[in-house]
Order: sequence, then C-alpha cells, then structure tokens
Amino acid sequence: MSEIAISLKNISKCFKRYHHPIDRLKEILLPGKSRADQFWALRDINLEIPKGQTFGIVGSNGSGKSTLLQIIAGTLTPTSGEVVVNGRISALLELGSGFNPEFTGRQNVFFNGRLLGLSQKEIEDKFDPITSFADIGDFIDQPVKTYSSGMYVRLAFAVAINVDPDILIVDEALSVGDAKFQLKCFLKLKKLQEKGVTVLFVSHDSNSIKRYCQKAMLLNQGQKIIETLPNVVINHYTRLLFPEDEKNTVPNPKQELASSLSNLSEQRRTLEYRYGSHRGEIKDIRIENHEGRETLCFTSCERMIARLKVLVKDGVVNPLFAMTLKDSKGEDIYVTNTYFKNIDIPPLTAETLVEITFEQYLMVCPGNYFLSFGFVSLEEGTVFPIDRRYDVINLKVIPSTNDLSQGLVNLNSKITVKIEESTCVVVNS
Ligand SMILES: Nc1ncnc2c1ncn2[C@@H]1O[C@H](COP(=O)(O)OP(=O)(O)OP(=O)(O)O)[C@@H](O)[C@H]1O
Repeated sequence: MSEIAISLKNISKCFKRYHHPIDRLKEILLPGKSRADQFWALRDINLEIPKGQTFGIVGSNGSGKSTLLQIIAGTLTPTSGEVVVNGRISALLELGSGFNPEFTGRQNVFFNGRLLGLSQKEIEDKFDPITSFADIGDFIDQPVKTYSSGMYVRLAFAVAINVDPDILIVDEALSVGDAKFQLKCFLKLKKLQEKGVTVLFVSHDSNSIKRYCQKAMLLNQGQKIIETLPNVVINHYTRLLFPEDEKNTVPNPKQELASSLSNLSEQRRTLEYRYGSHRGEIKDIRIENHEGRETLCFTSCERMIARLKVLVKDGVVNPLFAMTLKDSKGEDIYVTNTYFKNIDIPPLTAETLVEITFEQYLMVCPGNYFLSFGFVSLEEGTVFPIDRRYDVINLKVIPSTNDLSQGLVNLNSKITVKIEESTCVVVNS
C-alpha cells in the first residue's frame, strides 16, 4: 500500500473565458473559431501528501485553491497532469456544491452517502450520528434550498466526517458556522487526525492553518510559491497581502541581518522572515532579563525587555511599532503595538534614530517562542510595512524550580490546600 495519500504531477488547469455569454453559443453554432480567452487557473502544480498528514492550502482570492481541491476531489478534470488519490475522499467544498437543493436534508444524506460508496445499510447506521452532529432539528425533512448557510454547512460537515473518509477535504466552509459549531468541528477534526485520516484544509485564517496543519502550501496566481512548515508559509502569505511597492525585501536579508545582529545565534539568523519598503530599518534588537543582562533564556513569568533601535531613512507621517510573541508552531500568543496601546508617535523625519522598548512579563509556560517586530506606517487605515522582522528572536522559556505547571499561558496560580481537621495549611506561591 502506498504511503502517499495524494500525488499531483504537473497539474495545470485552463478555463475558457468569454467576453459575452453569447460568444459561448456562437462558438458552438459556428465551430472552428475560438471566441474565448484562455485563463490558466493552475500551472504545473506538483504535490505529494503522505497519509495521515493535515495539509493546509493558503492563497488570496482567485489564487486557485478551490480549483485544486475540486481536481483532487475528482469533480473537475485538469487540463494536463496526473492526479493519484489513495483512499476514499470526502469533500466539503464550497457552499452550494454537493447537495441537491430540491431534496430534503434526509434525502441528501442518503444521496451523498451512496455517491461516496456506502451501502444503504451503512448510511442508515450513520444517519443518527449525522443528524445529531448537524443539530438542525426538523429541518432535516425540509428541502435544502430552504436552509440558511449555517444549517447547510452543519449538515454538509456532519455527512463529510461521518462517512469514514480516508481523506477529508475542507474548503473554508467552517467559517460559516457559529463559534460553538466551529469548536465542535475542530474537536472532531482532531479525532480524525488521531485516527490517521489525511486532511486537506483551505482557510484564510492563518492561526487555524498553524494550529492544525503539519505542512502547508501557498498558491498565488495558480502557481505554487512555497510548500513547507505552516508558520513559514503564513509569513510569505502575509507579505503577499501588502501593496506591490511595499513588498521589496531588504536587498540581502541574510547579510543585513548578520551584520546588524552578529551576536545572535545561527538558528535565529536562519529563521527570520524579513520584508518591507526599506524606508526605515530595525537595526538592532536586544533582549534583556530583569537585571538588564542580554539573554534568550527566561524563567516562566520572568520580566523580559526588548530594546529596538530603528533608523528612519525616509519621513514617516504615522509610524507604528509592533511586537508579536508566537509559540513553537507559529501561533500568535500575544500581539501588541503602539497603536493598540494608544501611544501617539509624532511624524518621523529622515535620518532619525528611534529607540523603542517593549517591557513585559513572560506569562507563558515553558517552551520555545518566537518574537517578531515590525515598523509600519498607517496611512488612511492601510498598513504599509517598512521593516517587518518575523520570528527574528527565538526565546526559550524554562520552568521555575517550584512550578512544573503546563499549558500555554502561565497564570502563576497560587494553590491553597486547607485540611479542616488538622487545620494544616499548605501554600504554594
Ligand atoms: N469555471 C470557471 N471558468 C472560468 N474561470 C474560472 C472558473 N472557475 C474558476 N475560475 C477562475 O480561476 C481562478 C481561480 O479560482 P478559484 O476559485 O480556484 O480560486 P480560490 O483561490 O479558491 O479563490 P477564493 O479564495 O476566492 O475562493 C479565479 O480567477 C476564477 O475566476
């Protein structure tokens, strides 16, 4: 048995685009002359997803994500290339696909189950778990066209996860449900992951991609830009979302970094993702403990100070300085900036040096963390990155000697145990 769940080799998809609807008819009636433009929604996509992996796909609107998922799910044929899928696929594609709007929810459950290769008996056995997960009450016997989008996605998700898929494809659909339903879905998703189901997951929510996926891919204009760890992919994706002229990376980031932070470890140097317009530069970052000593290792709840030296090269009218703490998977733990903190910074003129200090307590449990810093300008509600240095600092947080508590945040709890009879009081501070 192959250990690969999904294999794509040189997948391309070309759509025909007609300027006027009538052109399509003309082409049929008067064959020989094409009246359409060719539009390549996907170009030369190669991908191998091992069994049991949860794989994320990100990209801006129109980048080709849904087209790719439809090709994997078998509902769309590629123009060229080869798709190999090992196992039963259950796909929760865009709203509107999958169910027949004229059929009732019940009829659609049976119809979909049969399409997925289940016997009548198997669907009957799964019907109760499906309806209880969907929790749409009597609507199960109403035509699907009368459903709200939330009800639709509840039933679609309930079917998709209850048909014992080997591969589950989820296309952004979860964003439609309410918070309670989303949580229920993610808990179920975790269970499926534990059972070894391969999950393909499209989302615009960066934290979900980082939280649930082991690997991810960024699509842009139909091409694969990068395929690696989710955090790195999201860093690239975030950069793509900004205006063209603000994307210029610092000319030679590694060299720049090495010169400005020559005292930092090799690990820190290779992890950084840096971009911005270069109208200014975060020249120096110094991380200190409560004694003012430079360090990257802190005890849980210890005071940590980050000192930045920023060189302004071109005037910036509305500057903003930011810091983010991420966990080892790249999920945001804490995001702060001068705007959130209501700090008004006057316009900065060229050739000024600015010193910024972020002072805080590391109220997190032991583990590896990353710090990112940013210098941006805010112009009419739009953020223009000047120098963003993602994951530039790798911090280690170790437990304090009398506290082995676990989790994400450290609430620094004080536990009191009072035993009535002996009136013995044990205090842990
Ligand atoms: N049937 C079609 N005919 C012509 N063009 C199409 C067709 N389907 C998709 N496209 C185009 O292909 C491109 C990729 O579309 P796709 O829906 O795959 O993008 P996406 O990344 O899923 O976008 P979104 O995040 O908005 O859902 C878009 O420019 C879209 O207009």
